[in-house]
Amino acid sequence: MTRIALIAHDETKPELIEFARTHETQLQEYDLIATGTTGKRLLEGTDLEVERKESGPLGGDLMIGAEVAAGELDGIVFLRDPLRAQPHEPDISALLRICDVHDTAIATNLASASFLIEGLAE
Ligand SMILES: O=C(CO)COP(=O)(O)O
Repeated sequence: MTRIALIAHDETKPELIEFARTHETQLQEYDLIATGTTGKRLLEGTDLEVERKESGPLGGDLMIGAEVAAGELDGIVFLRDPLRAQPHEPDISALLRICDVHDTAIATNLASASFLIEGLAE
C-alpha cells in the first residue's frame, strides 16, 4: 500500500488540515503517518487513520527520515513555515536531504502537494 507522511509546522497546520479534508477520499487509500502534533490535529480534524510519530522537535522528522532511508515511504507532504526559524532546523534539513538521497517525492507547498497526492494515485 502506498505510504505517505504528512507534516506541518504550527503556522501551516490549518492549511494542511484543510488540504487533508479536501483530499480525504484520496488520502483514505493511503497508509498515513505524521509527526506527533500534526497527526493529532489530523485525527481531530478529519476521519483519516494516521500513525503518529514523535513530535517534530522531539525527533519525529528523523523518525520519518528513517522510513525514507529504509525505503518504506512513497512520498511526503511537508508544509514548512517559510517565515519562522525552527529550533530543530538540522532535523528538517536531514529529512529533506535523505529524500533527495533516495529520490523520494516531497512536496513543501500546497501547489506541489496536490500534484504529489494525485501523482501517487496513478
Ligand atoms: O516540527 C515539525 C516538523 O519539522 C512538526 O512536528 P509536529 O507535527 O509535532 O508539530
